[in-house]
Amino acid sequence: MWDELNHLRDENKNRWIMDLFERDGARADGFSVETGDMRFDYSKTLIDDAVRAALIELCEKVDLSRHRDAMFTGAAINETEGRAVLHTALRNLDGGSVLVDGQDVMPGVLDTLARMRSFAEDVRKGAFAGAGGSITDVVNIGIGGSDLGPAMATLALEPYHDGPVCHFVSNVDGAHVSDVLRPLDPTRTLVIVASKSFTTTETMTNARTARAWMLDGGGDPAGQFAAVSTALDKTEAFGIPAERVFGFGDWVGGRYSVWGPIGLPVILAMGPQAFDAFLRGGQAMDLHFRSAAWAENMPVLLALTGLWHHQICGYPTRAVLPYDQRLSRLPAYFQQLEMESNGKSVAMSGSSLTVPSGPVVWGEPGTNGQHAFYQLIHQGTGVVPCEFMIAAEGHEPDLAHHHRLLVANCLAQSEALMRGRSLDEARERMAAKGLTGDELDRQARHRVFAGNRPSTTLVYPKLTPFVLGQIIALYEHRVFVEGVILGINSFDQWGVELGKELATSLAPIVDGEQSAEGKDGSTAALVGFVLKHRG
Ligand SMILES: O=P(O)(O)OC[C@H]1O[C@H](O)[C@H](O)[C@@H](O)[C@@H]1O
Repeated sequence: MWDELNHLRDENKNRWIMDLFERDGARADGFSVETGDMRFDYSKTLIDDAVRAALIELCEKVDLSRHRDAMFTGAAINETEGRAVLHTALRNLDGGSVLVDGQDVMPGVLDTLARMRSFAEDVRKGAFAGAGGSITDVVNIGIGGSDLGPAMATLALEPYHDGPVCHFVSNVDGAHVSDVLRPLDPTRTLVIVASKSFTTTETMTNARTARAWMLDGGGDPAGQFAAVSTALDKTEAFGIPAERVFGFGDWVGGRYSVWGPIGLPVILAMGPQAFDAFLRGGQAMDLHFRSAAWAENMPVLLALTGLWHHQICGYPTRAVLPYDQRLSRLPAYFQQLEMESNGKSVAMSGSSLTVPSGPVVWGEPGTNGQHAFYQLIHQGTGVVPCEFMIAAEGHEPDLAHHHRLLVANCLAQSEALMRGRSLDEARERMAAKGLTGDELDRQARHRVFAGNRPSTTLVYPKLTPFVLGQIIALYEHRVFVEGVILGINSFDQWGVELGKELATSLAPIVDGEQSAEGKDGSTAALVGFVLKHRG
């Protein structure tokens, strides 16, 4: 299946991206795609017509449309857990019924959304209050998919906040819960315990700590706690009244769950209207993904570009570089989305993968990264495909000059990566500074940029709730397409289990209640050091 692409890679080994632009004056448009109000440009890569055709052929070979339709229509495509994958139903605001095992899930989805809206309105206008008055702060306690989505989205949409301030506690490190709770008023804080399973150790430990804090401080945990979970028996056992429990189906994966009640902090912070716009952005991307031909399909082209760079060209990582300070948690969100979904060695069939699994995803917002790790991106020996993102305008009209600089920097980086600087150009510069002979040569060599380094750019008008919805759904579908082509189940996460089990068995040893006998020498010695040195 990969032979043709490997052949094209080898054949084009000495090609220059810049030459592709010289040969084809329409390349920028020919290798960009627009949907709604976003443009995805993948022209600054070595993908040409032949490579694109071979990549699209992959979609046909794996029968991508059948897989896509199976997901949207509620088939149990998460085969290792025997579940449907229907986060898209959470944003299916006017798309009709969606059946799981013959049952339409949409009435339940819309009912929960209506309850979220009305709870959010009550909190926002003070009709729902704590022991000491209206709610000023919300603390979301959750981890992984029950944290990253709402934490990323509330930060991203800060200009739309007109509700209580949202805080996030995820780490079991007591420093986290302690630092977040300390400045808050326990009588005017709403705590959301967000856990799909309602068994996650970190979340339950933090939830109990927050409950004790609230009780100590004169708050009312029975009245000021809400829960988001699929395990309604467990939320009840924790003492959270049913009217403040927001459930969702097991057909929503944790890392795909921000669209439903896990998004409660988002709707509390910015209100139902803005949250609706976020959902509609996701839905717009769904419609595009379901209807556009592969060659014009944004998630598909993003996925194929990723496969080309990682599985074919062998670049081990992928940098996500939003030139948008409010998207500073987006790389972390994409790390879970992509690495937990496609970081697998075994195909759905149980056989070993014959190509690499998904890449390492990492990143930071620009321009900050430029002053830190871009050195390696430009001059390191390895190639890091970069995914730039930038808005046409910011949210600060009186600081428009900042935004113009931001745009210039973003575009400059992708241009620099592609263009590079030759030894001759570097030598000219050094000669202009008066250097000669060996010293000119030596100094020039340090100033060479290899160039021909690939990047893509996603550009959107402004980071609105609708646009954020589009971006998140774009990446979700990209991960899905990559997973289908790799033959992976993108919706399970067995790789997190072993560590959890061992942590459970180590807890009594670290408590000093059990001996470390039977543990390997390193682990036993590390426990010994901890026991000896703690107060
Ligand atoms: O929402 P929860 O059930 O508490 O799970 C929280 C997280 O922990 C798990 O270990 C998984 O790796 C994540 O996919 C999940 O989002």
